Amino acid sequence: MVIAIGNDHAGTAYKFEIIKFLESKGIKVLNFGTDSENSMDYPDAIHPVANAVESGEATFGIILCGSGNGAQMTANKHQGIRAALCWNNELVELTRLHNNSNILSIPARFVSLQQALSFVEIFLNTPFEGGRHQNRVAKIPTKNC
Ligand SMILES: O=C(CO)[C@H](O)[C@H](O)[C@H](O)COP(=O)(O)O
Repeated sequence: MVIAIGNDHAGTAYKFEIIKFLESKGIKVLNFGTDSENSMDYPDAIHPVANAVESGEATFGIILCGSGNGAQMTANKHQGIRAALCWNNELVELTRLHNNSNILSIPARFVSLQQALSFVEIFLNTPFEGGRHQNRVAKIPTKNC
């Protein structure tokens, strides 16, 4: 498994902890985010994550900004991306089970580090349920409108 990670300045501290957590499990991480807490524009860090997931270079993506919204909006501009903004464990589990999300967006200024790590663990360990949800996910891309 390869994880692409991206963040703006609001997500830098959590990003480092998430990388440590993933690497401790032998997971390869591609870091596209800023390593600084100096202000930067989140799209510059998030588009590369979406590209890596779309191309198959990464299995999943994890993105962080203050609210998680800007990061999620950016990632979801990519046709092959289903990015989910989650703020509790149940939402993380549901978005894998029902939406087959391939990017998790974490609102770094609104959740604790422990919550963020828990979200990552659940996201990576929950399979897509398929069935009725497969039909719905297949209708998401705009070419199907
Ligand atoms: O863009 C965002 C909102 O979706 C992110 O939360 C940013 O991290 C936030 O806007 C950054 O705010 P700042 O005041 O520039 O630190």
